[in-house]
Amino acid sequence: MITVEQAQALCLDLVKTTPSETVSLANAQGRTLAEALYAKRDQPPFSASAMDGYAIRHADAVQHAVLDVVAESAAGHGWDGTVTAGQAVRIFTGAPVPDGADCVVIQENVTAADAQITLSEPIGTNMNIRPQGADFKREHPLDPPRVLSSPDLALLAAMNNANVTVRSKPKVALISTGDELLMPGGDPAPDQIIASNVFALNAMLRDAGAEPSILPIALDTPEALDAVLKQASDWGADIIVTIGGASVGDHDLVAPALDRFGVTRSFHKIAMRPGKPLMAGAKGTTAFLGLPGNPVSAIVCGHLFLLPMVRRALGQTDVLPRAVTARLTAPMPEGGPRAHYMRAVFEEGLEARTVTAFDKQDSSMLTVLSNANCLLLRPIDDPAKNASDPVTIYPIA
Ligand SMILES: Nc1nc2c(c(=O)[nH]1)N[C@H]1C(S)=C(S)[C@@H](COP(=O)(O)OP(=O)(O)OC[C@H]3O[C@@H](n4cnc5c(N)ncnc54)[C@H](O)[C@@H]3O)O[C@H]1N2
Ligand code: MOO
Repeated sequence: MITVEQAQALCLDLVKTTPSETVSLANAQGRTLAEALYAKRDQPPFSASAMDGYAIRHADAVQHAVLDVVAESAAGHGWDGTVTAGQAVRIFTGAPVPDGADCVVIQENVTAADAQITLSEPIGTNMNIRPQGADFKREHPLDPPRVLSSPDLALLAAMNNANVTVRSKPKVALISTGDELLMPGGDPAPDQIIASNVFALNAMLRDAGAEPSILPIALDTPEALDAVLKQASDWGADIIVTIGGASVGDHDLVAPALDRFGVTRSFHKIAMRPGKPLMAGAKGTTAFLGLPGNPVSAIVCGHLFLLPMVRRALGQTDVLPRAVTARLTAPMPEGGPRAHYMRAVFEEGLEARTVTAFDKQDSSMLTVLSNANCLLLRPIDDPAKNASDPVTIYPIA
């Protein structure tokens, strides 16, 4: 069986970068930049006052000096004269600092009367001026493949860009398979199971910037599987994900269905728990990922393989789950022949980040996964560990 790392590399190879599209800034949050954008002007575009007060010449900034107030500069209403010796201009935060002035005294530090001010307090060293271009200069770039954060959107707006060119959202079809399944809210027979996995995967995909679609459940017949695979393909899916039917049982029909559909298999089965029966392949530009049916297996494989595929489709470079180190709170026995991604809770302590694995690690148990905030990796044949030994964890939201 291949390793998780080998399988991740093979999965990424199956994915094509999506085309770009232009969206307005108001709709660009979390999208991945496809083309660089540049500042169309300096910010601030002029030397601006950082405070409400009086713009003066620094040479006049002497305590007890008396200066004539000759004009006013407000935000959006600058004054185009020049401040000369002995003069002051009433100025407000964000307003252009007039020529000749190189210092703003804050109004709390002056006494104003009869169009004159007296500098009543000692003059500090702060000029209270934001120089032109102090934040960014014209042509300042924002480069792809950046995932646009909310501050990025404000920055792009300040750079005077109304639209951005981003990667179109990869379309991901989610297909649950199995005669036992029905959708939540239905009226299950005693031997039925509610299809749950797609709801986690759907949410994870949306957060990652994909456009998921939950397709109808496919019954355990070749015809039903063929029909829903065709439906996914007709929808234009970039990635088709099946859930369940991946193992070796008589009703595990996904691998033959993918073969019939013309999918070239990249791998089937990996040295991992949970997730051993994972499979992947491609047909033309469409990638296929066959997830195991056990809910925890499907969701863990979603984090380790499906989300990286989505990020790759979006043109991102840093696509694998973020690994960090934590210290065990309790000893652990030696690991086994498959890499084990244990459900665990990490805490950020003052001294160190610590992690505690749950006792129950059954891949059917959603309550455990729901209480976990990370996966704790035990690599293949990992030696036994003591409390406080460092381990690799993958935070999951
Ligand atoms: N003889 C062997 N049996 C099994 C092996 C093996 O190597 N040899 N592997 C085991 C492992 S590991 C896993 S994981 C499971 C997964 O197999 P499948 O992908 O074929 O999954 P199913 O049999 O279809 O379902 C397993 C389990 O999960 C439930 N399920 C399926 N889909 C959903 C869904 N969308 N939402 C919620 N629950 C779902 C299903 O009802 C089953 O209970 O195989 C082991 N067996
Ligand atoms: O590998 Mo399976 O995913 O443990 O239950």
